[in-house]
Amino acid sequence: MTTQTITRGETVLDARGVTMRFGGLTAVHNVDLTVDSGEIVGLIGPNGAGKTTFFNCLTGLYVPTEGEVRFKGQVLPPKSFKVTAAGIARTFQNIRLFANMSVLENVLVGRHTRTKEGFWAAILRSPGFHRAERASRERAMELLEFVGLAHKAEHLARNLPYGEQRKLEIARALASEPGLLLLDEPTAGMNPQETRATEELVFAIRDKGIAVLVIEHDMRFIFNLCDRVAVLVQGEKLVEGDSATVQGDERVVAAYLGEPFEDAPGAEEIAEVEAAEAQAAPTTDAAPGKESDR
Ligand SMILES: Nc1ncnc2c1ncn2[C@@H]1O[C@H](COP(=O)(O)OP(=O)(O)OP(=O)(O)O)[C@@H](O)[C@H]1O
Repeated sequence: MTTQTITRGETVLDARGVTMRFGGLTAVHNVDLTVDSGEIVGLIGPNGAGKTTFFNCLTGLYVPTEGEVRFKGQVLPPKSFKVTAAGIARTFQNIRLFANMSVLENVLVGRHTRTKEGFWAAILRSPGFHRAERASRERAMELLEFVGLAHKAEHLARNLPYGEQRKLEIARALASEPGLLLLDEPTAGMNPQETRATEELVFAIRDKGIAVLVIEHDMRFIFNLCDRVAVLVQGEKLVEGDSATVQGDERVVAAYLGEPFEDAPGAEEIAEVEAAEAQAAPTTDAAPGKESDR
């Protein structure tokens, strides 16, 4: 892989006031988020907080109901393949590989936004097409080397162990030569060794000059990895800061990381539910009609 100098500070992603509504449900509400070059930013929050919906707004899968997303200063087009061509690549929470294609072919698919040879060149197998194909294969092999899968280039994707399938998804995303990589739960289902290896891989990606935005529920992974972490709760950004700031924020502890504290949002509701359950307990054991029999 070609190495690039990391220039910290240039804003690559600038999302402002992003809101996404599905009918009456506001999944994401007025979220601002920036990612600078050379940065790894984490996006965390409880299930259903709106993290994936926000990713979908960044990558053209959804057109936000309100707000604007810019990549390197340009407003992003509302089509996912155009967003990829602009320089944002992503992986998905549920692995989306071509199971019956080889590992190498999966990475080659990821290069389609970077190859100029058109339909007729492919049909006619022109010299230009062969040159482009050779260059693509070389680049795809470099990427497989980078993620540690070169030795499995000819294996079928479906035969890879789970952790390697996730690595392959990352290689495929990198094949579009992004300036920003979005990772949606990259360590889901991984054992601790695989998680550690993924951490190293993400650092290596950052060291190549690619900014990274990552959603993850594994807090050890997030707080080790990220320069900055934003916390979404019920579609809104609750807190943003470095790992220590976020870990120490009482609202984050209450809403996501740990035990609810007094006056925490939702504590009243929890108390009500617990009281209702306590009241309901004796009557569940009672036989129907028992009260009126007394
Ligand atoms: N296409 C959709 N249509 C309607 N509602 C949706 C749609 N996509 C997501 N939602 C709702 O939006 C809310 C946010 O969901 P989202 O998947 O973005 O949360 P999340 O933070 O990524 O959760 P998780 O950590 O479980 O992946 C949820 O209430 C979800 O049911």
